[in-house]
Amino acid sequence: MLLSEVVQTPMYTVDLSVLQNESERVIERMQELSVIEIPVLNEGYWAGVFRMLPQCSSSCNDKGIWIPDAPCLCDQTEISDIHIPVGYHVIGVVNQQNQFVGVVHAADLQNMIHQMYREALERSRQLDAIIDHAYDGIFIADALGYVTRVNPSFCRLAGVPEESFVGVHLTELVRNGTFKEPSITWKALQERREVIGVQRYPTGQEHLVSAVPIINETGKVQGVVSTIRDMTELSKLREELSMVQYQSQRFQSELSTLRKRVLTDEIIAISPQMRKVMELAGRVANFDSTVLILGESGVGKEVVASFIHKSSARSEGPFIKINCGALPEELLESELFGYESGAFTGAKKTGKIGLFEAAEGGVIFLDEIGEMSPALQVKVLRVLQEQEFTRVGGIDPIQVNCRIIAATHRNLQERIQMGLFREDLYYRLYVVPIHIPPLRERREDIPALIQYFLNKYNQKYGTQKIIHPVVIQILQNSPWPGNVRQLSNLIERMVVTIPDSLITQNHLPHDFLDLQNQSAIPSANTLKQIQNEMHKADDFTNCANSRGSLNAFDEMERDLIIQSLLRYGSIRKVGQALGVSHTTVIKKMKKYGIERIRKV
Ligand SMILES: Nc1ncnc2c1ncn2[C@@H]1O[C@H](COP(=O)(O)OP(=O)(O)OP(=O)(O)O)[C@@H](O)[C@H]1O
Repeated sequence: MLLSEVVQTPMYTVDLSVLQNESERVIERMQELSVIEIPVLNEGYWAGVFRMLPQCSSSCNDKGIWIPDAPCLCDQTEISDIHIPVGYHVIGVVNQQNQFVGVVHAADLQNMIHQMYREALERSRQLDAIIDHAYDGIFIADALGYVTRVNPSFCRLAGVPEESFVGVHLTELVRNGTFKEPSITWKALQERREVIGVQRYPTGQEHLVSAVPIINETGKVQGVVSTIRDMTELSKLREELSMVQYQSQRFQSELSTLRKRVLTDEIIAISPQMRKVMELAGRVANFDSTVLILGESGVGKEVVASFIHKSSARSEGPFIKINCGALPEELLESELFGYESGAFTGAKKTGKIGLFEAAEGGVIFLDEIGEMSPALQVKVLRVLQEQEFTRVGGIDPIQVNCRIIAATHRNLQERIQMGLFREDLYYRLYVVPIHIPPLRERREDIPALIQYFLNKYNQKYGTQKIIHPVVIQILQNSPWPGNVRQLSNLIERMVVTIPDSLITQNHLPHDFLDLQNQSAIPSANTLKQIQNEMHKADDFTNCANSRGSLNAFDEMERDLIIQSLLRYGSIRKVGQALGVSHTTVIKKMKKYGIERIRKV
């Protein structure tokens, strides 16, 4: 604070000539005002102080003393810089042109300085507390480059005690090896500007330093205050942040993939069980691990396998599906691994690449792996372990980069017990198992599946069928041994066979209702047998790439032939029962691949 801010107009001033000629009158006036010192001016300039003597009385002749060299201060003086002159009550104040502007009383000045001192002390205590408790390191150097203060955080970060810094010159800290060059604080001092940089230590530690020079109002650098933060912690935080960002991006993309798939109605997953399956499938999609999908026939194993492929980094690569249970061993081997020219009679001259090679960069889906022969299992195991195989009739190993997803409706552990499945292959496949529960255990999915298939087949056949809620209720309570595939087939069949727009309870096919009541089926074993046969037929036709052309009528016809064959045992009897010639039965069996099944 400047003196000009506290200067007062005196109650009384006297001109030097008046004092010299009329001192009696001056004394009287001073007595009236009860002041013992007054400023004496000479034509407006400070001339000194006239002081009334203590023993002064009306009888006394020598009543006062003029002190020409009494103290006088410039009004631009900082109050905190003033040394109060002893023995004076009144101190004159002049401006920079030396003209008198007023007075300050010594006692007021003293109080003011005390007050300022107390405030400064309090501020200094607060500042000490801030500096000492700051999380960041603080390092202060004076204008000459000597360290004046460091806080405990700085000593902790540097691993060096306070004594090693305070009083030491910044250049010395570099010379004695405490800092590695350059000293950021020294740079800020020399360049008179804020410098942010990394201060390195011989220990390998690195601190991020922000050094700010303190420049006063006259433009003079008074020192440098540097704040220090440990880079190792920063790097850790940065790593954590990028990890969190990465995870959040991954979750976002997983979520959007899942949403896309589920919301585009390609996969219905309403039940908690099916949602769990899809979540797991989405998660494993990002890793190249082997996946084994387990579940009854028709639950959606292929759907999930294809979802994993589409959601993975291999989505641009091929998705090759092969049903291992639908082909005889030799055929399956040459399909999977390919063959060299002349490998066997009937082989192409040029040889043929196998599905493993065709799946390069993508995914191979080995459906019904439980049906694969032990000899082929060895070859698949080699692919899993060494990512290589040899073609049939070949000797050179071929490297392959494809992800394997396998599926089965079998209990593989039981098959291991029976000696039909290799335990080592089982454990190689069982890296990430995904169990898809049968439809009867996740009935919440049924209404949505019905709607999905209804839309799908309405679109396919250009119809606008709707289903009565009672039918939905009946279907929701059905056992669905054939799972989602059976439901899909039933909806397709009803869409194409029922002439009315509204599908009611009365439209439900008899065989479906029979299956419901289990009355049409002589025993549970026979039912299973029929289903197995139907399933095999599916596999065969699928393999022969004809499944796509099967419509609901075809399915019905095929089922009828299979059931009749099981019931009557011979083609002739089937022909008689169905009222067609036995050659028609043979033709139909050929069409649906039933002939092959009987041979298997
Ligand atoms: N959650 C689902 N949402 C929509 N359609 C589904 C769903 N699950 C299965 N499907 C449909 O049901 C049919 C059978 O599914 P999929 O072929 O994937 O079963 P699977 O378990 O692989 O059968 P299999 O063991 O006989 O090979 C397919 O038409 C498929 O599109």
